[in-house]
Amino acid sequence: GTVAKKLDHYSQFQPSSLSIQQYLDFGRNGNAASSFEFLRKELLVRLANIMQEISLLPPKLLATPSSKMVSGCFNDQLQVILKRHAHVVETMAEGLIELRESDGVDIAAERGIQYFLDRFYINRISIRMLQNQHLVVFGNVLPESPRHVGCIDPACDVESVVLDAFENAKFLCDRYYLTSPMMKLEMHNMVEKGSPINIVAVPSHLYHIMFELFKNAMRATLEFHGVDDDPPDIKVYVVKGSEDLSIKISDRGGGVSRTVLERLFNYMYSTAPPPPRDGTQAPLAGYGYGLPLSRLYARYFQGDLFLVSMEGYGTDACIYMKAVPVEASEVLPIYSTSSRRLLTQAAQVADWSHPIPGQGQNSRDPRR
Ligand SMILES: N#Cc1c[nH]c2ncccc12
Repeated sequence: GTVAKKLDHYSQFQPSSLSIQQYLDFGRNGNAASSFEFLRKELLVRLANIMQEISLLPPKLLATPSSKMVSGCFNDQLQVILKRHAHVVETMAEGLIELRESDGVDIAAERGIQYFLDRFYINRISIRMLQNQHLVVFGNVLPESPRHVGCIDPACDVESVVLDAFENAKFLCDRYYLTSPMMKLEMHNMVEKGSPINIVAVPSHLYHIMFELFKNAMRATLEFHGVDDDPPDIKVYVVKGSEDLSIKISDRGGGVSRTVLERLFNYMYSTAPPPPRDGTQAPLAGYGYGLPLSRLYARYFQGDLFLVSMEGYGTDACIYMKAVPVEASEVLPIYSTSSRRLLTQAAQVADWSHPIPGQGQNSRDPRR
């Protein structure tokens, strides 16, 4: 139908990646008409690029009721461009739970789903960024502060965002555990020595990341250390370099093994049923997508998020962001032959040895 034709047409264009500096300049000097002119085409291009990939998902996932709802939403979204879909993340999570409970997925399908969802959600972050910028700069949505240009703070004070996220995570932690670890914060501005650390950033994105990491660090610390005597501090280092703004959150929460760590970022493993709203659910418990989505917020403007864990001791969570705004350009999925190939590839033949099930890692099997 017409939607299929629109999809084919708009998915032939590559999404235009804007730097945070371009968002800033346009927010200061642009006008509503040219913004909407750009928006109406770019939203369709970004939607069409990711929608084409939906059809390449494993048929079992596409057959789940929730996934049908999401692709149905997208058809509406193509026709009513600025219509919001506030529940796409949860609805997609439902689809994965339905799939996991129905037939389960093989490794190739799971890799394809992980690849697709990282692209799907960063695409959604970018569409909401475009929509919010237009609505705040040219519409009637108020900015968080008079200094902000849309949802961008040209001089985001990193320490205040870190403190804000810590205080809110501490509030939840105190309410559930009746105690919480202290934070030891060090700020190192290696570019403007001795000055506060400011960068051009979207404060709500940085806050989302820090809040998630603090909740996990506090929960690990109290679950491992107990709540009776003082829990070990959470140490936070913020360093502004000439290229990167780096933040490290170090806890003594007992850490996790590499296999567990990998699952924390896996949508299939980390999709938990929505928590009961009866207050019994530990408020710090990850509701599933906290870490994978936080990593996408970090990656969206060319940053990243890593967890380095030492099982039995503790975990370092490291966030990197671009300190130079012209280098902080959007990372956007492009529908292409390579994305199609990766989504449709069958299980690969092993090109590395793997342990024989039920055998010790080092025992040599005489039959081989
Ligand atoms: N994010 C995060 C974490 C920060 N500390 C952690 N300890 C165990 C598992 C996850 C984490």
